[in-house]
Amino acid sequence: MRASLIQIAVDEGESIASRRRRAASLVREQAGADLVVLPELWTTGAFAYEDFGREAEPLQGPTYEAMAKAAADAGVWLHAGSIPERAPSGDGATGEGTLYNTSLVFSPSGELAAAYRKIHRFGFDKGEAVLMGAGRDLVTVRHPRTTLGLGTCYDLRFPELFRGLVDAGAEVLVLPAGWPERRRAHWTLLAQARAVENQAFVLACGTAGTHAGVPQAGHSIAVDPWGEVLAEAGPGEEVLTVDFDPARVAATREQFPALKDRVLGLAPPTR
Ligand SMILES: NC(=O)CCC(=O)C(=O)O
Repeated sequence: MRASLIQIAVDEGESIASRRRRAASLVREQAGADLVVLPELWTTGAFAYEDFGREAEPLQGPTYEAMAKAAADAGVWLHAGSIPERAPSGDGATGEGTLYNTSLVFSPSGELAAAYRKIHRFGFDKGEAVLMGAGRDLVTVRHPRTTLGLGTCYDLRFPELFRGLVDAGAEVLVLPAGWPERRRAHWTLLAQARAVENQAFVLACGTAGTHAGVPQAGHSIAVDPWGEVLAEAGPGEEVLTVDFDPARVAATREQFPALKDRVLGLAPPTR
């Protein structure tokens, strides 16, 4: 299985329309890949909080349209990263105009295969954490070669989410991100940890460039179920291509069956 991680640069000097055209063109260049992945919030930038409201799109907005067409043109499964989604009222959102950080996955015919609303919002008491609503649902995607489990950026710090995805059958954990350079060491460490503890592949696609004054880490990474780094990008814009065999997940879990030794429902300490 071949995956292409498009580590696009998100810089303030480029308009969203231009970046959307470039992203579509980069997706088209990946014809032949089994899976193409874009990063988190690559239209606005994950830290451009003041742009979220202005640039938010309905689910089937301009980014959806451009990515559905690019997936169909290239004939690839496309994880199109995430968009700032403006949710319609009455769909479970807390109020009119609630935003979500929503990932979109398209099949090679350009149909929407899955949408995932980021569960853990970043920023503590500001930024995404106050501007966007929290997703509630774990999402897996049945790909012809494997099962994908979806997370987004800050989700990487919450192992229980990925364990839930593994329990639902995920073998390849796909994580678009807008991770900052300042915490790059955490990015690499956590990507490897999620792979080792879940005996799963991790494909983590970040952004390059600088937006809202936050230099991005780049260094998109593909990790195998043993925790070995299969491929890692540099800091700038690049397409990271990696070949791997999803059957290694079952083989690793059989040869070193640690997941079978889980003990659930532990009693809390009594004092
Ligand atoms: N966009 C994000 O979720 C940023 C996460 C981050 O910077 C961190 O976890 O550190």
